[in-house]
Amino acid sequence: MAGQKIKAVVLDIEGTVCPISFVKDVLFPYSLHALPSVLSTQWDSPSFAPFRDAFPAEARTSPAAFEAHVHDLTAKDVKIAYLKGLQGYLYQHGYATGALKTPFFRDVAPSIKRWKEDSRGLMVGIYSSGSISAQKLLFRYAALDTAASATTNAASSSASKGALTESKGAENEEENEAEEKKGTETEDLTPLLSAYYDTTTAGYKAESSSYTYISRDLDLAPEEILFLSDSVKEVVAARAAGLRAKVVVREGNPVLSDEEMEQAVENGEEIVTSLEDVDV
Ligand SMILES: CSCCC(=O)C(=O)COP(=O)(O)O
Repeated sequence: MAGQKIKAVVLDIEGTVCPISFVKDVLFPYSLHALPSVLSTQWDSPSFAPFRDAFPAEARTSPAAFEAHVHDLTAKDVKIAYLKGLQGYLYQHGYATGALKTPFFRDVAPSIKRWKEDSRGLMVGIYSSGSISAQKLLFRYAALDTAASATTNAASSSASKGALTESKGAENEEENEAEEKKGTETEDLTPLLSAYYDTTTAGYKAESSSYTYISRDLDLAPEEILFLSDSVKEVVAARAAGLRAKVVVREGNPVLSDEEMEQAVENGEEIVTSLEDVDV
């Protein structure tokens, strides 16, 4: 795609930048686990009220009815704005306490950095069904690549051992502590991102009008935007609005049907398995 004047890359989240299993098996269960205590302590609090009041009246008759409705929507993976808003509210505590960290695919942070460092200074944005506040948390608390950290630590550790004639026990202890800390640290990727869209701002992801909205909001022509998603429906909708769009295939994603495969490669757009292979 080199020389095709891409000025912004817009990324989907689930199954594109992080595994579907992180969303379904970690984030969603976390929200359900956190909910009862929030309902019993914050049902009438001003901070929780906007999230509660966004739910339909019949789900707000009692905390128990509310909880049952949230369980039902979550089990069905309904991507409705009021559930997504609530989830974002519930995730805050999990990320702040270190219970949640986002396991981005290894190519994600280096690719976003490469696009940003490009001489054109590409804009990078997010478009997800998850609420904008949940998107910001997800990118604010990126799990550091522990394997890469371990390699770096091992290399610097053996280099320093070679330079020193004797290694002291206290120094080794410090090194071990630093190594352990690395495993729990997070990296804030939000400074790399300049736009966030969810269904409350752009609309539903399978509708082409949502991508027209994004292109107008970014003040770019549709063909100057590259959208990357694991969802063929979303890619088809983005292309219908005139955006460039590619299907991302990741380990753990459902296998594409023959029909989806055909739609995915329409107009010669290839399927990508790593953002590092995306030529802008
Ligand atoms: C940003 S929070 C986790 C993602 C989420 O809740 C979701 O529904 C994922 O939707 P996407 O459109 O990114 O596939």
